[in-house]
Amino acid sequence: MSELQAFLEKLHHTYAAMEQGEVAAYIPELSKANPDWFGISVVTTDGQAFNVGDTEQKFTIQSISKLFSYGLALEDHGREILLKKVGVEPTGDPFNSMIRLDEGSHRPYNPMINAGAIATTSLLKGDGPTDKLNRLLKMLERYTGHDVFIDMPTFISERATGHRNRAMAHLMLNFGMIDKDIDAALDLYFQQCAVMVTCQDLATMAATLANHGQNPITQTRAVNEDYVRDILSVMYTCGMYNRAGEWAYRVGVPAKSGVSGGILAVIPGKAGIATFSPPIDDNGNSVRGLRVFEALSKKYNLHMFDLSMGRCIFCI
Ligand SMILES: NC(=O)CC[C@H](N)C(=O)O
Repeated sequence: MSELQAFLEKLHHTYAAMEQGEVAAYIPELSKANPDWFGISVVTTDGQAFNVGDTEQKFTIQSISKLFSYGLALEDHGREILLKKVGVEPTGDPFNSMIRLDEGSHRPYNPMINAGAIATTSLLKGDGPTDKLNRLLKMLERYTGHDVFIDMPTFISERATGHRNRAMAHLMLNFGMIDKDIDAALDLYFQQCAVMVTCQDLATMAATLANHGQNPITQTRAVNEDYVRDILSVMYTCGMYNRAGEWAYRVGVPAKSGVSGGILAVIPGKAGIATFSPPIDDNGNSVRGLRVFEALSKKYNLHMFDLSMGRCIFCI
């Protein structure tokens, strides 16, 4: 067994016993998740895969979808035009915060908070709602390397109860920050959040970004290479919401979390890493996931500003 596989198994064994955190319940369908589900996956840019635990369990991608739709919006509009519509400033606020929308600014702060993600999704090109959804799904399939599907119960559950997101869309419409067809934008946003993935998929998707936008297993290009650094920059500063600063300090790699319990991180040029465990903390980040990433970063010197690369298993 490789040293990495053995270390992943040790981490899995250690943190499986943790009992902190709660499974998200504000989207009713998410509350059905088993709090014991726990997986860790690593995919390297040369196509090796390491898995331990529930890495084939399907779950809805939720907020992790935001970074991929941001990539598609960059391809659709280019960096400078998109920047005029959605900023890249971290807020330090919760993912579902409305506070800064009420300042009457002309764009949401960043594409990783819900407001910015809804605005980003509303900008995706396509000939009507079906074409937009198909473009979004095809884009995600280039990252996963296989067909992806929407979990209808989760989509319907969030569409029926997502009043806060709906309120945000109305507030943004009021300030002229998004176009008037907000129901279509919200539907597409709820659909992208309800796409089913596994922990292995998330690691492959992260490895695709680590590999300059090309899937290291299928060799398919998922996103224009020019935009990978934009995606990674906003992940680094905004991907973990009001934990983004502490994450950058302790773990030191671009990452994104979702309320269903997934976290993915990109080690540029080297690997994608993902964890899946549904209990989350008050910031909406998976409790076991945070611990696993801290331990991995420490053991393999993954922090971007750690110059003592000696022990890094991903550095040949
Ligand atoms: N942080 C998340 O994963 C939130 C996504 C969820 N669909 C929402 O909009 O509330």
